[in-house]
Amino acid sequence: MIVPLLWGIHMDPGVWKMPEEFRPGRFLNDAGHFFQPESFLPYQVGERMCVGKDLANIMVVFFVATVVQNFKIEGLESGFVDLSYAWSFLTLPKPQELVFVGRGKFCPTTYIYYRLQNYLPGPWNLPVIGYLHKIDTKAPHLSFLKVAQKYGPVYRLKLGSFNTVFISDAKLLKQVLMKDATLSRPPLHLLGIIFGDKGIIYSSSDVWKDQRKFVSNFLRVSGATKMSPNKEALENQMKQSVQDVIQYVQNQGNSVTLNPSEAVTNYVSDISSSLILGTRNSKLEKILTHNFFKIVKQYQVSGPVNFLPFLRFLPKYRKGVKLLHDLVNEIFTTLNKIVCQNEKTDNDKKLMSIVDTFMLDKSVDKVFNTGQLQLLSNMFGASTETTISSILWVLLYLAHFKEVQNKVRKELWNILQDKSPQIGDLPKLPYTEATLAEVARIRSLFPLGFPHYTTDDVCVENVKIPKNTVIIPFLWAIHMDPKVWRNPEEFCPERFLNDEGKFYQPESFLPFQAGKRMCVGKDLAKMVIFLFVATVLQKVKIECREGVDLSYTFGFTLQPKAQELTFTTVSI
Ligand code: HEM
Repeated sequence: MIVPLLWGIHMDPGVWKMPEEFRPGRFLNDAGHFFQPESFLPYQVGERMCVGKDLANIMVVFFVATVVQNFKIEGLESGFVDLSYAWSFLTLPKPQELVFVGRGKFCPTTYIYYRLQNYLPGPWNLPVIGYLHKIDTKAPHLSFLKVAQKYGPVYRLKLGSFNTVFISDAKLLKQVLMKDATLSRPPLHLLGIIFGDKGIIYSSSDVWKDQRKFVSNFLRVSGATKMSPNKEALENQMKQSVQDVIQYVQNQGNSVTLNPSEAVTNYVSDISSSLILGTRNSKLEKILTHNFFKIVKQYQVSGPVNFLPFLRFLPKYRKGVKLLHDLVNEIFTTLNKIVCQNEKTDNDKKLMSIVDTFMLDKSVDKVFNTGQLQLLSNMFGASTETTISSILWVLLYLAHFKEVQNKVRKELWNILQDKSPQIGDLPKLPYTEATLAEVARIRSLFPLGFPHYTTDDVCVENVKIPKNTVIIPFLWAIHMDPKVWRNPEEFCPERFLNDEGKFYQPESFLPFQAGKRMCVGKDLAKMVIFLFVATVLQKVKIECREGVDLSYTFGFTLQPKAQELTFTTVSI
């Protein structure tokens, strides 16, 4: 038997200088051209030499050249690559993970390559902190947008100890969020403190299913969804709350200049309070709203604790985290007081609240359990902060874009004349609806969406997201994608109108996210915002003497800057 001992030939120190060293230069001649020494025989020699050598060469060179052209290849965090081998019939490399770092601008072929391989592209992460050091805390969505421009619409990133996947492809996001394995919330420290794991927002599995079913049913019965059979009681409540605001403005004279924040807060918390807690205009309700605003403010400061929970032990963060705990406790105390008051006024109300529903359950003996308190707190918090900021954004954009404001008012006057707007009027007012949608697009209230968490591997359209990954629905990138929205930075309500001038909603418009955990209050939010904006615009002109500041503060949501607007009464 003749054994062609290729190892001996390729490692012969008489032929190869320092044969153990990796030196591509030994295959170059003096002119720098590739040259093949006689002792290089990977395909052996003679009549039975490998018949596929040319094909093998082409395949290897093509693959390696394409990958190296587009990526920097590195070992994992420690930078270690195992070059030892397993010996069988062939010398095989040990299976191991490598990091492929894309180069330069986003390259579609690179992205397709990754997708075909089921790998998710993403930048290099540091040990412990991951990518956190590269994030602008004042505008994190813009830092993440830069990563998306380089790595494409689905990329992975490490935030502290969390594996995270950012999705800015609307179609893919919808499919991912429809999967049962993405229904959970990630174990982020601050979210846990604020929402608790027994309330609708942050719970998972059966606790969430029960609460979601209860809330969806409650909202439908109380008239807060599109499909609700009877919206009268709720609509009357909303009209009364908005009339209070109009009355307040009119009492100041023909024209008043003020920061609208307080009036809008009163309007929204009045509705939320009636619907959720069964109270109106109470001192306790104001304490509640105030505490939620404090939570939002504190969340901005303590944000990194979410991803690096050990930071809560450092003096810089300890106080802030304690304050969050205190605020949540104070909210629970206030809720308990509201519940006790509720009993006394129970007979006077027409609108059934969540508290009323709980009270009907005779097993509730004035003291609500943790799940019920967290549900009330979740519902009140979710419905106030979001809707208040949305209305304020609409007022600011209308004050800045006066032609849009005039067009909305003209539509209201043409269609409704001086009849007060009703919730059911919205479909007759396409330009008004388009304007509200355009504000929600250009100022995504949740630029980084609300996170989900995988409880199993998820595979959608060749994208594989492993178990225990945080999913970030990157709504800002979706709403600002120039491939979907022409000149996305421009404020243009017309993009929500079709050729016939009817309101139309593009697939990439997801202010309430998507899938099975999509915002449960979306219909209510639309009603509350529409009724306020339509009622105010029908009667009042909005201006800003100093010039409107459309910049924002990034916190739990994207908030407008506090500023004064002038409201002047107008009539048809
Ligand atoms: C313009 C106003 C609003 C916006 C932009 C908004 C947006 C969102 C978003 C993006 C989510 C996350 C969905 C997900 O995790 O997939 C969400 C969840 C939620 N929203 Fe809203 N929301 C608004 C108003 C409201 C209102 C008025 C209510 C109350 C009736 C409400 C109650 C909730 C609740 C309870 C959840 C958690 C749902 C769950 O986890 O199953 N939201 N909202």
